Amino acid sequence: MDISAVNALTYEEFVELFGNVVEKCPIISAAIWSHRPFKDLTDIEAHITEFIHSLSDSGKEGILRCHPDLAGRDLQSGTLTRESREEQSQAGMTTLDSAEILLMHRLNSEYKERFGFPFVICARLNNKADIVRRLSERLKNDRAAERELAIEEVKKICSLRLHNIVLSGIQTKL
Ligand SMILES: NC(=O)NC1=NC(=O)NC1=O
Repeated sequence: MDISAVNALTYEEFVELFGNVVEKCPIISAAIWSHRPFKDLTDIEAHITEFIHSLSDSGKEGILRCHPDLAGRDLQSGTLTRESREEQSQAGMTTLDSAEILLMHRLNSEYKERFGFPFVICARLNNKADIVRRLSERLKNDRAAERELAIEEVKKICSLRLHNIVLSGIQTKL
C-alpha cells in the first residue's frame, strides 16, 4: 500500500475505504482521519486502538452491539456485511447442521442475556469447534473481563480487515 496515497484521501474516500474495519462503526475511521499523515498501516491501527481504548465501558459495549451474531439472524437472512459474510463462511458458520445452529443460537442467547452484548470472536482465526468451545468458556467470565476480551477480538478482526483492504488489490486506488 502506498501510505502517501492513503494520506492524500479525502475523509469521504478514507471512510469509504476503511469505514467497516470495525463492523458498522464508520465513526472510528472518520475520527482517525484527523491524525493523518499516517506513517504506515501499523500507525493507522494504533490510532484505531487508541480511539477504542478511549471509550467508556458503554462505548465499548456499543461497538460490540454492532456485531452480528455468529450463525445468527443476519446470516440466515443474507443481510451480513461482505466482510462479516466472508469471515463467518470461512469459520464454517454457513455449513452448520440443524443441531449446531440450535446450539449456537442457545449459547448466543445465553451470552447476550448474561452480558447485554453479543459474543464476538475473530472468526478468521477460529473454526466452528473453537467458536463453540470459546463461547462456552467465556460465558463463565465476569462482565468487565469479558468486555475487554471481546474488544481484543474486535481489534483482531479490524487488523485482518485492514490488511485485507491493502492486499486485496485496492492498491489500484492506493
Ligand atoms: N459475533 C461475531 O463475532 N461476529 C463476527 N466475528 C467475525 O470475525 N466476523 C463477524 O461477523
